[in-house]
Amino acid sequence: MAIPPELDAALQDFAAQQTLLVCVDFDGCVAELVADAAAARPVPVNAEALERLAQVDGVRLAYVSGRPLQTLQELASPPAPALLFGSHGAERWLGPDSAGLELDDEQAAERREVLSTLETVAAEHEGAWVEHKPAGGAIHVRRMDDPTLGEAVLDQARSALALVDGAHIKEGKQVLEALVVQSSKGEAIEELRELTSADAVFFAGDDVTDEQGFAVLREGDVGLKVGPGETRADFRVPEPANLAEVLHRIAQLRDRAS
Ligand SMILES: O=P(O)(O)OC[C@H]1O[C@H](O[C@H]2O[C@H](CO)[C@@H](O)[C@H](O)[C@H]2O)[C@H](O)[C@@H](O)[C@@H]1O
Repeated sequence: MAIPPELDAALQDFAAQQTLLVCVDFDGCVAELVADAAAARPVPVNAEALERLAQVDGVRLAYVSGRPLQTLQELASPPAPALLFGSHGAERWLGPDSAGLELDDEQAAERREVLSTLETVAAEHEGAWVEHKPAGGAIHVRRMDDPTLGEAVLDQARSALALVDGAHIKEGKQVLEALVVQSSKGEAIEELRELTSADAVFFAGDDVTDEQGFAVLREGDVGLKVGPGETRADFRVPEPANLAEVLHRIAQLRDRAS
């Protein structure tokens, strides 16, 4: 894929800023979507591009993902200097002193109710399964044979979760999540922007919850939607492997400037 001229111009302006924050989503963006969620891994060209970018002066790298933090660390193998937000912003690793997520008693009870609600729905449908997360849970239907029935299962889960106090719903691709901590990728990106004193932010994502990340981008930032679907991002690439080309271009522009 040749980088379109409009995107390249935006990348040139972006790379000319002093301190850059490059944020990426994991599933469907750095990694291809797969039926077995535990088997997701970065597309090799993306892993290579992220490692390169992590070494560039003045560039801070961050994952902003819906995955639990520990799962993100295991599956994504982020470059060592990367900052990490997991669970859609509810969990963070911003250095060795980062506090882990702690639920209060009320949230812990709400999480148990979220999980039992989702398990009850999943148990009725072959192929549906529940991912347990530190801040809640997600019901997955990608392994179901009939995608239409899968969407109906997500509707059923949505209705059931509406009765659970404290459940914050996150929509996704063949998944529905409920977290008992209020958080968003937009809030995570804003926290990262401040922490890193970034002059400009790049964010790439593919999913519904990534739109909250695109929503906080400002003039001079670059938002990149990976794959099809409506988006607020100004730019798009067709598939995860194309992200590497954009990341390499940022690294190349910085190399030239130094
Ligand atoms: O914010 P992300 O890093 O993109 O995480 C969003 C959710 O991704 C995972 O589910 C999605 O990817 C799975 C593996 O490819 C796929 O099987 C599933 O259908 C997708 O919805 C993950 O399991 C969730 O926990 C994340 O919140």
